[in-house]
Amino acid sequence: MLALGKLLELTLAGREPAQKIQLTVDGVQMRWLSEGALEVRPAQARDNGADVLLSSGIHGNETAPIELADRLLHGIARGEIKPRTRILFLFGNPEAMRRGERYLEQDVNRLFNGRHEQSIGPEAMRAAELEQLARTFFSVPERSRLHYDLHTAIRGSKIEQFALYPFKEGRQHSRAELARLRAAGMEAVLLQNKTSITFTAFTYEQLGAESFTLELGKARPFGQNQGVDVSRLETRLKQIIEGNEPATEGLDGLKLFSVAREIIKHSDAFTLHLPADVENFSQLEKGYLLAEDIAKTRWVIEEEGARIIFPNPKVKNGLRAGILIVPTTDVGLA
Ligand SMILES: O=C(O)CCC(=O)N[C@@H](CCC(=O)O)C(=O)O
Ligand SMILES: [Zn+2]
Repeated sequence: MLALGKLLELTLAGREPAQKIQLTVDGVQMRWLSEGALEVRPAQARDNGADVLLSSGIHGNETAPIELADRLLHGIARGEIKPRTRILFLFGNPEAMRRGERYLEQDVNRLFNGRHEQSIGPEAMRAAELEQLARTFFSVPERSRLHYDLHTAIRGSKIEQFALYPFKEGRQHSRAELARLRAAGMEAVLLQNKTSITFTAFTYEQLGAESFTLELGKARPFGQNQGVDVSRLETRLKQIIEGNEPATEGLDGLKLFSVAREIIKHSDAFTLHLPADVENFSQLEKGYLLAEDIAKTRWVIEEEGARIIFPNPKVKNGLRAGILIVPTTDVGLA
């Protein structure tokens, strides 16, 4: 296998490859751009005009997505996967990956869309670099742009695999992309209704990509991801990359949710009234006191059919400590 196919090994060892560009037997160019960043470019005659950004390791302890990206890269480097798309592989937070931690000082996924400029430290610098790498990759006109940012969650979930679809004023969510996600094994999609500071929010809002955060199961250390079944996603990704994706029709039971409220932690007095092992998508009854914070702030459930995802009272003050979601319909999709 070509040495650049071992991007994960290089990244975990903190090594820079001696040779930055390599060609597979089929003339696919692999180019190392920076730590944890590698571009794959098919021979011009085979290029189908699609650009695909696959990021993982934005949170260093979410290893199933990193292993998935590693398998795809190995397949390309061995000539077993024959890409027709340009692909940018990004490992988001290499130092956190080496330490097996979500982040070092700051959550990288809260530093996009300008936030890194108001901050210092390794993660702010990395977010700026990731934005630049994505901006350059998605700068070629008249090509389709797709970004999947692959994650696993801190806790178990009543709905195992789901996607979060960013929001931009005046832009409609795409039914075709949702059908593609359904075919890739996603059971639910959360349609966001305001702008955000995540990586996919950046590529969606500023670079015109179709962008999704994909949650694939529960976060576990490297080598312990047998319980995370990414087979349908992996098959679909290979098909997207090889340009032989079967036509997808309909949403086929895909559950759609919208954001009712983001629970923001304002102070150290923030208390979340949920058991530590509560699962994502747990239902909350109307009238339930979900959280309390400084100045007698109370978060009481008012919505019919409300569910909670990503509850986390340990986030830094000012950040999202959970999302209250409600079921929605496909009305409004493009
Ligand atoms: O399990 C959790 O609480 C967090 C899992 C995770 O990392 N999710 C992403 C979602 C990003 C988005 O909102 O698009 C995150 O919190 O960064
Ligand atoms: Zn994550």
